[in-house]
Parts: sequence; C-alpha cells; structure tokens
Amino acid sequence: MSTLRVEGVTVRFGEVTAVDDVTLTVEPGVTGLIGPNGAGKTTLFDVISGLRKPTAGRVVLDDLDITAKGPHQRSRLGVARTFQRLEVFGSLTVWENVVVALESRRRSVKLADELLGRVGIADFAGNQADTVPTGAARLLELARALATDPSLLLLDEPSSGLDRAETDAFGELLRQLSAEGRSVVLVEHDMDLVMGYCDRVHVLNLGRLLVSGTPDAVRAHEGVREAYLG
Ligand SMILES: Nc1ncnc2c1ncn2[C@@H]1O[C@H](COP(=O)(O)OP(=O)(O)OP(=O)(O)O)[C@@H](O)[C@H]1O
Repeated sequence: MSTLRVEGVTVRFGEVTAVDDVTLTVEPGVTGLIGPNGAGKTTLFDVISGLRKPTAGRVVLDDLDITAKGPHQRSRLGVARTFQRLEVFGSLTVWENVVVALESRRRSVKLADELLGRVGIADFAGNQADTVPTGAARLLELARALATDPSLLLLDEPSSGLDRAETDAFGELLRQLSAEGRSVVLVEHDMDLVMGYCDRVHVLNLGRLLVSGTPDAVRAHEGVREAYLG
C-alpha cells in the first residue's frame, strides 16, 4: 500500500506554467486526475514517475522524498505507469511483451498468461504487438505495468480505444486492483469511468488544482462545471 504526496509542485516550460504549485495526496484506491486539455495532467504524471524534474516542489512516497530519484529507482519502489502514446515493443508478441516485463523483475514468466487473462487480452497472446487494436495495446501496457507488481499505478487515458463493454470491464479491474491495496491514478476523459469507479477525484485547470473530493462533490462543484464539464 502506498500513499503519494505531491507538495507544491510547479513545472515551467519557458513562459508556460504547465503545473502551478499543486499539492495533493493519493491514497490506496482509485483516484481520478481530470481537467481540460492542457491542464497539466500528463506533466504531473511525468513528475510523479520521475521523467521530469519539477521546477519547484517535492514528491513523497510513503514518507520517502523521491523528487531526486529517476524513473528506474521509482519503478523499484513500486511506481508503474502507462502512456497516452503507446510504448509497447511492436515487433514482439503480446505474450513476449509481458514476459520481458516479468523478467526485468525476475518474476516467473508463468505469470504472463494470468496477466493477459486478467486484463482481458488472452486471445491476442500470440499476435505481434503492433498489429493488435489500440484498445488491446493499451491493455497490454497495463499488463506490462502489472507485471512489476506496482503499489502505485499511473494510467494515462487507459480507456481510449476501448468500447463501452470493454471500458466497464476495465472499471471492474480497477476495483480489483484497489481491493488488492494498490493506489491507482487515472488521467481520463471518460467521465462515466471516472465518476463510476474513482474513490476520489482531483481536478486540474490551467495547471492549478481546482478541487479535490469524491466524484459527487466534484461533479457538484460550480468551478468544475464551468471549467470542464460544461
Ligand atoms: N515539453 C513541453 N514543452 C513546452 N510546453 C509543454 C511541454 N509539455 C507540455 N507543455 C505545455 O504544458 C501545458 C500542460 O500540458 P499537459 O500535456 O501536461 O496537459 P494535459 O492536461 O495532459 O493535456 P491533455 O489532456 O491534452 O493531454 C500545455 O500548455 C502544454 O502545451
């Protein structure tokens, strides 16, 4: 079980302040990170996963300041991430992609079939990864992330490419991951998924944290409706 604290994090790109003094906590369970395009969600994921050093602020995982640690060190501490832009090994099969992730952690390759079944893409196991539909490739990224047995899982737009039934199945998987004590953070534009499956939601707007709360509290917040939900 991991608790993440983002403390006063700011990221500037020249004149643009992509993330502006954001402080928030992620507890075990499913947390949504939402906001309009350009709100700073992916940049904040980059800071949490160690791909980008913040201009100011700290990232603290279970009381350990990890701000200066790189992505690999964070991965060893239990942080895993999927990307908006797919990052699978296209020339390997779906099954081999998971095996590579398992081997990197010296975990049994026998777990690959179980992981593919778990995310719902067992039928694609023997297919070359760059030939499967986008939705399946996203689920493959999730299987690869789960192969590292993460305590904190960051998912960037996981439902894009999934149809409604697949999205609902994905929501149920989120519940299971949460029940296992993992902390899952979701950057997601599918509001049914966010409102239906998140325990807590943080809303970013123009780089700033607008509000944090339960899905109902966030939905009722006037600033959120104005900024985002319309
Ligand atoms: N490498 C970069 N260099 C310059 N500006 C950047 C860079 N990355 C992001 N930005 C800017 O920072 C702001 C936040 O971008 P970010 O991608 O984090 O937003 P987002 O909430 O993830 O958006 P989306 O929902 O469209 O993915 C935007 O104004 C974006 O143009």
